[in-house]
Formats: sequence, C-alpha cells, structure tokens
Amino acid sequence: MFETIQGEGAYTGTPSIFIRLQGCPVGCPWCDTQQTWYVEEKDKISAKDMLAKQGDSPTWSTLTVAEIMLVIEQQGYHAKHVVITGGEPCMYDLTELTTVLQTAGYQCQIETSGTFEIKTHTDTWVTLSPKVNMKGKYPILDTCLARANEIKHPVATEQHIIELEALLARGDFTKLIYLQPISQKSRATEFAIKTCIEKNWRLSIQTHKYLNIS
Ligand SMILES: C[S@@+](CC[C@H](N)C(=O)[O-])C[C@H]1O[C@@H](n2cnc3c(N)ncnc32)[C@H](O)[C@@H]1O
Ligand SMILES: Nc1nc2[nH]cc(C(=O)O)c2c(=O)[nH]1
Ligand code: SF4
Ligand SMILES: [Mg+2]
Repeated sequence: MFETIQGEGAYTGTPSIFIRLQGCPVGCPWCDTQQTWYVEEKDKISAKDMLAKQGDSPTWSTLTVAEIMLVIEQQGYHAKHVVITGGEPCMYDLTELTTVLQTAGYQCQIETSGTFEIKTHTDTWVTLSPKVNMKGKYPILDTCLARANEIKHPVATEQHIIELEALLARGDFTKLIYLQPISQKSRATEFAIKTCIEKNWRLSIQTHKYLNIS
C-alpha cells in the first residue's frame, strides 16, 4: 500500500491510495509488475515491513479489511481515491473491501485483466485491460466488457489494435477507450498517438514513469 498520483487512464492526476495485491497467472511478457506474479510462503512478511518497502520485490503480507482501514488512518494518507491493482486483483473477492471503502467516503477503482469475475461494490470504477492472447483464461469476457468503465489497452504493434477491435466488436459499447504505449518505447508511443488520432480514442501514457514516482 502506498500513496501516489494515479498515472494512467481516466483518473490520471488523481491523488490515490494504491493497494497492490499479490498474484497473477496471466504472464504478459512485458508486464511491469512481474514481482507480483507468485504468492510464495517464503516471501510472506509482516504488515509493518510491507508498508516500509522501498521499490519492487515479491514480498507480500496479509491484511483484513479492518486492518487496511486502520493502515489508511495510521499512515495519514490524504487521498480519497483508492486504486486496487496487482497482480490480478480479481483473484480476490473485493466486495467487502470496496463496500467498506465506499461507505467511508472513498471512490474505488480497480485495474483488471478480465481473467476473473469482477466482485466489487457497484460504484467501483473498473479499468479493464484484456490480455486475450496470453495464458489467462477468459470464461467471462463479455461480462467483464459490459462491467468496464474504461478499456485501457497496452499497445506496441498493429496486432494489438486488431485484438482491441475484435473485443469492441463483441458488443455495443460506449466506453472510454485508451491506448497505453508499452514500456515508454518511442515507437510504441508514436504508434499509439497516430492510432488514437485515426480512431478517436484516448492516449494514456504512464505519467508516473516519466515523473519517476511510484
Ligand atoms: C500491472 S497491471 C495490474 C492489473 C491487471 N493485472 C491488469 O493487467 O490490468 C496494471 C496496468 O498496467 C498495464 N501495464 C503492465 N505492464 C505495462 C507496460 N510494460 N507498459 C504499459 N502498460 C503496462 C496493464 O495493461 C494494466 O493496464
Ligand atoms: N502512479 C501509478 N499509477 C498507476 N496506475 C496503474 C498502476 C498499476 O500498476 O496498476 C499504477 C502505478 O503503479 N503507479
Ligand atoms: S495481467 Fe496484469 S499483472 Fe498480470 S502479467 Fe499481465 S499486466 Fe502483469
Ligand atoms: Mg504500474
């Protein structure tokens, strides 16, 4: 858990409390949070050590919803927006956490690949970033697409656009569509800019990486 500025998508620029959940079976080769993939017992640490972590490592800790609320209070976080990401946050049932947060006046957002059923409070903002050609399974892709408030698609090549268009053709969606260049590569960024202009989609650059903040 840490406090920073949301760097991506529709809420870019919003002060946010981040909760990064451990574990993801999808295996995107360009994933920028590969330290979250495995939940290994040997990497379990205390909540205190988890909060003191500087930089990325595969260590993780367990917290109840009540403990998460206490951490928010004790850390003196100011943000009223909470981003639950990972790893793949929807490996977990987020209904209780998002309901308690929403009731306490926080706006919740999740970042998900759509490989698991989305279990959240109905007011939670869902940022969907589908990875259809990875090893994750998509048993409920249409439900996830219908639930999403924005689609944020990582791109580097024409193939990524073909995949996105196939997804959008599955329904009559009026959603915010963002292209996010993979890993700040200049070719990917130029390609994303050109495609956004052609298709009238939006550009999401990972602003936190340009600012060198978490
Ligand atoms: C690290 S993922 C965690 C949440 C969830 N597993 C997902 O993929 O949506 C958060 C966001 O970062 C994006 N992302 C991951 N690695 C990236 C990279 N190297 N360049 C650009 N976006 C990346 C994902 O597509 C997703 O939108
Ligand atoms: N500042 C900041 N914004 C983000 N938006 C989505 C992130 C993620 O890793 O899911 C992320 C992140 O890691 N940092
Ligand atoms: S689904 Fe998300 S966390 Fe999992 S490997 Fe892909 S980008 Fe990384
Ligand atoms: Mg990130």
